[in-house]
This record gives sequence, C-alpha cells and structure tokens, in this order.
Amino acid sequence: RYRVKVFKLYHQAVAWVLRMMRGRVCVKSTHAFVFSECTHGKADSVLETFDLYAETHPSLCIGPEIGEALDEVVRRVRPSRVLELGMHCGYSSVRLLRLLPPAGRLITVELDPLTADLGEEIILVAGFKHSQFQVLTSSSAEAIPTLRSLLEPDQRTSEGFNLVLMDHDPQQYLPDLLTLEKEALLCSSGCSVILINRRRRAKDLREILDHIKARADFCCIKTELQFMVEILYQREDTKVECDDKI
Ligand SMILES: C[S@@+](CC[C@H](N)C(=O)[O-])C[C@H]1O[C@@H](n2cnc3c(N)ncnc32)[C@H](O)[C@@H]1O
Repeated sequence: RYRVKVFKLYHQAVAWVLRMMRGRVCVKSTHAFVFSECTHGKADSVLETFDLYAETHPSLCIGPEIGEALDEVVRRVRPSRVLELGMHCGYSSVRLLRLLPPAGRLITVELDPLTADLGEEIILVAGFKHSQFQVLTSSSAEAIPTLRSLLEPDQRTSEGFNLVLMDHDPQQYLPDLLTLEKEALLCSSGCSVILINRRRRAKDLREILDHIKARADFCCIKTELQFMVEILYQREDTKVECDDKI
C-alpha cells in the first residue's frame, strides 16, 4: 500500500517538475498532442487526451475537476443555446457540446486568431459539425452585440441563451454581463451564467457578485464553489428558488 502511495507521489512530483520546466502554455503543442493522440470522432477521448497532456505541460483548459462541476450544471439546465466566452483550444467547448441535445447549438468566442483556428479544428476532430457550433474570432466586447442576429437570423423575438460560460478575462466578466443584459441575450425563462474563477480568490468576482446582489428581484447565485460561480437569471413570474439565495 505504501509503495503505491509513494509511486503516486513520485509521479505527481515528476509531473509538477515537468510542468514547471516547460514554462508557458503553448497552444500549438497542445493542439498537436491532442490531434495526434486522441481517437478522432470521440469527444471523451479528446477530453482524456487534453487531461493527459495537462499532466506534464502547462495548460489553460478547465480540466476534469471544474469540468465535472460544469457537466452537472449542463445536465441540470439542459440548454439548447449556449454561449462560451474564451474558447482557447476547445476543451470546454467539447465538454459542453457533448451534453447538448441534438438541436442544441454553441457559439464560442476566442480573441486570438491562431487559437481560434486550432480550437475549431479540435472541435471538428471530436466529431461535432458546423451546424452544432460557431466560432467567433474577436473580443467578447465586439462579439456580443452581433449575437442576436446569429442566434435566430429570421426571428427578432429570439429567446436568448440558456447557458453562458465565462472563462476569458475576469476583468471583462461584468462589462460583458451588462452588455448581455442590455441586448436581452439571457433567456428570460431561465439562464445560467457560469463564471470560472481560476485563481480561486473571492475578491476577483466581488464586483460582479455585488452587481447580482443589487438585482435580487430577477437573479441570484445558484451555486458558489471556490473555482466556479453559477448565477441564475429568471423572470419574476417564472422564478424558482435558488439554493443559496442572496
Ligand atoms: C483560460 S482560457 C479558456 C480555456 C477554455 N475555457 C478551456 O477550458 O479550454 C482563456 C481564453 O480566453 C481568450 N480571451 C481572453 N480575453 C478574451 C476576450 N476579451 N474575448 C474573447 N476571448 C478572450 C484567451 O485568448 C484564451 O484563449
């Protein structure tokens, strides 16, 4: 039993040293590893390959721990229209897409053009089609005002997104949320907005959570974890109770 424990500790220490030695996150190297090592067409294999890579290389993917918490929200909300801000190499996009219903759609936004191209390729490698997702290569601030026309080009009264994942730039979370509210892009019958808090510091999300507290009549904090907060928006007449009401 001790030998197994010592071996695990040794393995973790070697992985940590390798990650430190390799320094910065490399999008090209992440893409090349996942592309060549995963089973094409299998979303779970793509995710496992990302996780394998992250064991020995620096990575920005949310990884399995945050990923499982995200999966729980997606399974509960069962969204059909999802917005992701901060696609990176496509890890969280694949996680989201594999749980959407057949008619579900993901719009994902990535600022860096090379990252957006490589991430899009990984989503295709995982077996998803362009009818299921769309990548927008721009800043979130530029992308959000264009989203209504992309959601339902023929219907001005589109319902908006049921789920929004923010994992781009925490400084941008509040301004982007305000624009999403202003553009009526959060589905009025219920929309979960997930904020990833990578640094796990409460103060990083203080401003946006104060904003939510000031709007307690139609939104609340549904789930609050160290690394992730879920905000629930709902119109007054259809409002359900939040677990951790503020
Ligand atoms: C932490 S990574 C996202 C990781 C991804 N969610 C995953 O788990 O695979 C953040 C990404 O957001 C992008 N980004 C940063 N600021 C942005 C902005 N204002 N608009 C759009 N993308 C942005 C960065 O280029 C980076 O690729």
